Amino acid sequence: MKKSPFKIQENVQRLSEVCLKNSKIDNVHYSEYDVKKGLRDLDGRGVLAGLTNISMIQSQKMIDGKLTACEGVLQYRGIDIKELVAGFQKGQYFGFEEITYLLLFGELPTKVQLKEFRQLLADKRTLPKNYVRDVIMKSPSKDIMNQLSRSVLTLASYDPNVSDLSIENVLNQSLLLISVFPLLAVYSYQAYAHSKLRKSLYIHNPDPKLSTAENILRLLRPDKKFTEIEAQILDLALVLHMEHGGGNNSTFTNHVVTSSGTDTYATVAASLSSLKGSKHGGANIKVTEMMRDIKENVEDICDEQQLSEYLAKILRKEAFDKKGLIYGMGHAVYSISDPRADLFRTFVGKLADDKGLHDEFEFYAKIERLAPKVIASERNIYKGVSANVDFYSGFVYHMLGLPDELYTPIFAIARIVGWSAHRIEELINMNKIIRPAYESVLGDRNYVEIEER
Ligand SMILES: CC(=O)SCCNC(=O)CCNC(=O)[C@H](O)C(C)(C)COP(=O)(O)OP(=O)(O)OC[C@H]1O[C@@H](n2cnc3c(N)ncnc32)[C@H](O)[C@@H]1OP(=O)(O)O
Ligand SMILES: O=C([O-])CC(=O)C(=O)O
Repeated sequence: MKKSPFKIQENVQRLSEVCLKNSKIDNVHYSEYDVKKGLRDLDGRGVLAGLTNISMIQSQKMIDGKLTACEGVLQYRGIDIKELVAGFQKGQYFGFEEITYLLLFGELPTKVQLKEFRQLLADKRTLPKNYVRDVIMKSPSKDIMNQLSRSVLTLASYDPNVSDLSIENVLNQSLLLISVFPLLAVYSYQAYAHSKLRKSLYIHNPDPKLSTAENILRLLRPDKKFTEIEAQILDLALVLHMEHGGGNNSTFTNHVVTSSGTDTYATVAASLSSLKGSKHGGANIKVTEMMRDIKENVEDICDEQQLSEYLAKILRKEAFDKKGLIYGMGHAVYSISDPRADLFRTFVGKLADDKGLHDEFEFYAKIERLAPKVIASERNIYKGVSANVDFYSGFVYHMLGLPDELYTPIFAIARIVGWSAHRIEELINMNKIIRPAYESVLGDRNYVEIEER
């Protein structure tokens, strides 16, 4: 029988030990050369790598001449995210399209501009002929993030201007990708559910009159039906995930890759690959899995002592995925609070009550309260830990009946807007390849001829 190339052979196992031995760098060198691990200062602040007009994240304030931790603030194009959300909720319309306009063009649209822009996105929400049959239906997989990358890279081969880096062309490509991401993600899920879960296959067309959030639900549901409140909550989730500065891992990837002069499709595929990581956008599905695991393994989930002990086991790599992380907790910038988690929490509570899932909400709230204390007792925390945007997002998607496989792709459907705005900002302003330094700490070695090794 033919051997699977994915099986780890014994010699690969042995060679991996050689990798481990020869690739290890003594920790002392990092302080000796003042290397900013993770491009972070010793106090955890990111190394300044660029300037942006797109968003602002604040987690510290100057009080009496001293930088002091404060409640997290997030502004899109200078406007507080809380005000933006209150604005479209008061106006009773969907926010994703309006905020896409704001993030890409730097100003809020008038009613006429918004109407035209919605139409532009609807016109672009279409895939090349036979694309679903020839690309999406081929080798379906549970990993919809990889399927998204593949679909984006294949779209490049249909674009006659793939490598044109003019702002007009890059904007056009970005708008196309923003429009079709819901189709690529949901159709990829449908293909997977049909071929691997033996479900019926539904490939509904989007409705040009509907918003992005409404279309996602329409494409997903066999009967294309959804309620107003379901679409509003999904829309809010999209808005909260759209943008988070130039330094988050997937957007920084976007800057790095853009700076090499590559095309929009390759850049977006790179950002998708970053986002799926479980310390970044992939955390939302990990939170759901972790919560299930806690319920299965803690005898009495109302007992806070038992919960804290289990959380400590997770941190000690003795439980759950043995990675030592409590997902949905902590952030590279925020300390006291992530404003997106705060916004989410208020709506999640109401939705949970409506869906009869109040106990589940209480369970989340309890973990949210206990985890920071357990993390602080097991790790060196200098700036505080709180729930991040992804702590509640999986629970929300679960209440909306979205399949687990689409949790991180929903993040991508939103974040492609931020990536696009940053790619355009990089192209307009930088024109310099990103190329930091790595100091070699090995020293010289003599070449030894093969007979003498
Ligand atoms: C959309 C987003 O990307 S939001 C983030 C989503 N990711 C998660 O929810 C995964 C869980 N959280 C984490 O892994 C981290 O909090 C990160 C990756 C988000 C940020 O990590 P850092 O920037 O290193 O955070 P910070 O500097 O505050 O961490 C201090 C220490 O606490 C640890 N820590 C922070 N959060 C957690 C956590 N949730 N679980 C376990 N340990 C944690 C860090 O690993 C670090 O330990 P070390 O000193 O041994 O290196
Ligand atoms: O800013 C970060 O490092 C991660 C984050 O919250 C995001 O990308 O939304």
